[in-house]
Amino acid sequence: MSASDILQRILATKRTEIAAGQRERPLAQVEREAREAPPTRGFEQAIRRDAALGAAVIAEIKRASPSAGTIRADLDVAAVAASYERNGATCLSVLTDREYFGGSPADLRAARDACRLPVLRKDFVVDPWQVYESRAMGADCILLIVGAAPAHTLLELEHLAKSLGMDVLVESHDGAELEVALQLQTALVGINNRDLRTFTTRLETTVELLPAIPTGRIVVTESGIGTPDQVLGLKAQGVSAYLVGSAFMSAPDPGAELSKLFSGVRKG
Ligand SMILES: O=P(O)(O)OC[C@@H](O)[C@@H](O)c1c[nH]c2ccccc12
Repeated sequence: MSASDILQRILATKRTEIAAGQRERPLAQVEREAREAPPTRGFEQAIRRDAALGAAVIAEIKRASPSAGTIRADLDVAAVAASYERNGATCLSVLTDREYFGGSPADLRAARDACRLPVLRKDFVVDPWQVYESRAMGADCILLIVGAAPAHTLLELEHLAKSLGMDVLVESHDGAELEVALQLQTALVGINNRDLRTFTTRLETTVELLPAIPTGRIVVTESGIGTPDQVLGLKAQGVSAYLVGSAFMSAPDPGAELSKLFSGVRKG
């Protein structure tokens, strides 16, 4: 699949999925389900705590991706979630997009049921219906991608997520997107090192944008992190929160890989 139009293709698919979802479960229904869901687990708070201790790690559960293809075919979501927790993950990120990432809401539920960690719903959230749906499936935090929706929509979705007790991770990839991201209230500011237009991954993306991020916000570096040296390098630049997927999921033992990658920047 060509990278240039991947985000637009995903968003077009999402629109169709949302329309179908709304026919199946009208807004009033997901709204009720969201309000009946078990309480949230404090995603941002957990990140804040572990970042202060050296490094907060958001460990991702992902079967496949448009850039990598199949990453792990034989995935036992519950086992990996529990193993991430035992090996010191701060939070989980679970891909729920089926078409492009092979995930599902069932994956998020299985992961969350298998541990006590707060869980990020990793998907392309562009509509209020999906925010209720996220909480209904148990999400503690949602991802909002600046490139996926206009600023006013992001602000509306953030407000709704917060009103349901969820936290928000806002994702940007360059200076212009970061400016929009900083219009949101959330402290969790993700920098995606992967350019969704070209699939090129440069860890320097995070380092270059760091000076533009005010203190008080927590920078989450996302994508392409795969070696202890890379973690040490980012840490030396002042980064204390990391979102890692492929490096864990493609390892024989994802939890053990987490320990290996982060032992140099964490106590205990
Ligand atoms: O597998 P990696 O390179 O460690 O990357 C994880 C995560 O950053 C990546 O999955 C991601 C970042 N932003 C996204 C938006 C949608 C889907 C996926 C993503």
